[in-house]
Amino acid sequence: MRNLILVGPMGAGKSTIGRLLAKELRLPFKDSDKEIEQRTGADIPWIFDVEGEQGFREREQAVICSLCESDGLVLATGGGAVLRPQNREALRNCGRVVYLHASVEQQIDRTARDRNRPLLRAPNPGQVLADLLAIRDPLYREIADVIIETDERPPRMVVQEILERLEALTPR
Ligand SMILES: Nc1ncnc2c1ncn2[C@@H]1O[C@H](COP(=O)(O)OP(=O)(O)O)[C@@H](O)[C@H]1O
Ligand SMILES: O=C(O)C1=C[C@@H](OP(=O)(O)O)[C@@H](O)[C@H](O)C1
Ligand SMILES: [Mg+2]
Repeated sequence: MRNLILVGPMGAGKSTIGRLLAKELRLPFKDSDKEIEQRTGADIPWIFDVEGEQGFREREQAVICSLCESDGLVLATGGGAVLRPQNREALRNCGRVVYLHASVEQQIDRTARDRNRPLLRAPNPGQVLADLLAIRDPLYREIADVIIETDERPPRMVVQEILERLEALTPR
């Protein structure tokens, strides 16, 4: 398959694991959030503040559709990239999709120190993460070729499991 795509919630480790996986496979790595920031010339909190979540989702769709035209990439997406059906179709059709799963507790731990996720600026970020996961988990599953548990597993171990599970897949 053409590309390797990581989906899953905030704090699942998509950006971290994607970079390691690309290194291991000697493939170029792209992070859709970084790509959005580069193309906009502004960071994600600025985009949410000035253009709202809808403005961010428009930019995200444009970036996903354009990155899906590439071949041979490891692509880390943002946690909400699966919300739009057009994105799900583009991601599904452009490579193998890996759903990095994390419990809400681990997501809280891994995102607590980082102020770059505007959706978690709420008074109770744990509740936000739980509500988002309830909506998005079926969408991640809908397009996933493999689902990988990341709770209590160091990044290197997650990378190894992805490689093994992808190896075991039959071509589609
Ligand atoms: N498997 C893991 N175990 C422990 N910490 C992790 C793991 N994966 C990611 N992290 C840490 O969690 C934080 C969020 O990871 P990140 O890759 O930005 O997640 P995402 O892109 O899915 O939101 C980072 O500080 C990262 O170092
Ligand atoms: O879940 C979301 O809607 C978002 C996740 C973020 O990416 P990560 O999943 O890499 O944190 C980023 O795209 C933006 O803050 C919105
Ligand atoms: Mg990320």
